[in-house]
Amino acid sequence: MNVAVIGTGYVGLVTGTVLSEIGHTVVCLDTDENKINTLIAGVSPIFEPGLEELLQRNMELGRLHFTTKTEQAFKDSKVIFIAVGTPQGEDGAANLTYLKQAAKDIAFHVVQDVVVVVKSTVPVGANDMVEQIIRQYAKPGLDIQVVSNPEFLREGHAVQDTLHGDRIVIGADNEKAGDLVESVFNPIRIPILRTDRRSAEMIKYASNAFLAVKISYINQISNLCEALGADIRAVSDGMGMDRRIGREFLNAGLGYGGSCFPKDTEALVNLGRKSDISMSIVESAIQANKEQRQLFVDKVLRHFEGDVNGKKIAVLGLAFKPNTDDMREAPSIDIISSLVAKGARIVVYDPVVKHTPLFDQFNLTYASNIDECVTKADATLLVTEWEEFIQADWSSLSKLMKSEVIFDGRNMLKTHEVETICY
Ligand SMILES: NC(=O)c1ccc[n+]([C@@H]2O[C@H](COP(=O)([O-])OP(=O)(O)OC[C@H]3O[C@@H](n4cnc5c(N)ncnc54)[C@H](O)[C@@H]3O)[C@@H](O)[C@H]2O)c1
Ligand SMILES: O=c1ccn([C@@H]2O[C@H](COP(=O)(O)OP(=O)(O)O[C@H]3O[C@H](CO)[C@@H](O)[C@H](O)[C@H]3O)[C@@H](O)[C@H]2O)c(=O)[nH]1
Repeated sequence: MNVAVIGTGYVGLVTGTVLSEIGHTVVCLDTDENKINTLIAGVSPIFEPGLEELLQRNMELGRLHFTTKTEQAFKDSKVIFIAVGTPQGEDGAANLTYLKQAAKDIAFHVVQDVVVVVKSTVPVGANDMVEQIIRQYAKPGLDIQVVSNPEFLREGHAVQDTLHGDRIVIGADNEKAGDLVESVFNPIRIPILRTDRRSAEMIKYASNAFLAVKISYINQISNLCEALGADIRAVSDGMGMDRRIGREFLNAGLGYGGSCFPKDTEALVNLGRKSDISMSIVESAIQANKEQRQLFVDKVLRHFEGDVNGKKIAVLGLAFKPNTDDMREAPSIDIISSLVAKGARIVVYDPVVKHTPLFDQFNLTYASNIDECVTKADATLLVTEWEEFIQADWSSLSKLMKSEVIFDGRNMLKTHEVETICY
């Protein structure tokens, strides 16, 4: 089937590439010329394991195309996916500027019947809005249906999740349109839930907020464990053995970051506020998540009796989680900015993030490997749990440090193997 995808970010690019892999002819559209030129050269603008190989293969097979030209993207398409950003806006509500523009682009340029699939994470009722915009501006007589198909992929596992995720949710108020979208995913063997549009939109926010609550809950339990001398890893394992709870998302640490949980929890709270429905559990999770980063900084400051001025602090990991280059809402940003404000000298190493405006903003020194980063450090902070850090030989590394002091922000190091002060 001929498919178009609007937006070549983490979601649009992975969706378009995987749809071409399962046999569809896909045109991906983006307004960002640099991104499109990079893609036309067969290079993925994002770090996502397995993506570039699939991209190049399907481009060579002539099934995957990239363009900035709207007419070209929509020509002959039977289905158009919208995967533009919905960043946090005022009062925490999702900013729908890009979504509205995508709806107008479709309305102004489509000349055939088409099903529009909203993959972006949007508040309940946004699919109705997309439909209204399209009805208002599209050529009369065209049959254009709008279907909600929220995305559940995780960065760093995006290709795997798209091919082997837990569920595909198709929210359609028009059955035929829902059937067509279901047929697009046909070769992928993932359970499909068919529902109405508003429920599909809510499933996405409710899922992300639930996971965020789970993380904040285990982080508060972790703080209590630390105060009372219990081991959070054993506690998470013990809780996780109960199948009703499950072990996933019980890793205590610096809390959640990234392009989704922070903004989606805020958007859900905003929806509650507008509907006069209390979302106090999610609000508490947001608050606890903010506090978690500060508690970590406080711990570092306490160690130095409040004075980090001139101290060399080695920061291992910048990305908000391993296997991604995404810096959006990364805990590293808050931690670094708090310590720099107190006069600390920060040296950072991340296996993938090599350029970020943070370097200039905070005058950071970038080390090219772990050894260089921790050498002569007054303290070392593990901020992102890259495998490279977990597998490192910490007893050798600690010999390079000025002070053998490690703050394990992810509870990932085997403390008994590290003969240092390990917080
Ligand atoms: N990143 C994730 O892991 C993830 C997972 C599930 C859902 N989501 C949701 O999917 C949506 C997209 O997220 P993302 O991380 O891929 O965003 P992103 O910011 O990485 O990419 C969005 C892309 O859309 C392009 N764009 C914006 N308006 C356009 C237009 N009118 N025409 C063509 N291109 C346009 C931008 O240039 C950009 O390249 C968001 O709603 C997000 O909440 C993201
Ligand atoms: O036990 C855990 C698990 C995760 N995290 C943190 O939670 C955040 C989110 O992690 P993860 O869910 O793996 O990454 P994302 O790529 O942000 O994916 C989430 O957000 C996406 C965007 O909506 C959804 O599609 C996914 O289903 C959802 O998992 C990261 O900062 C992690 O460090 C923890 O602190 N402890």
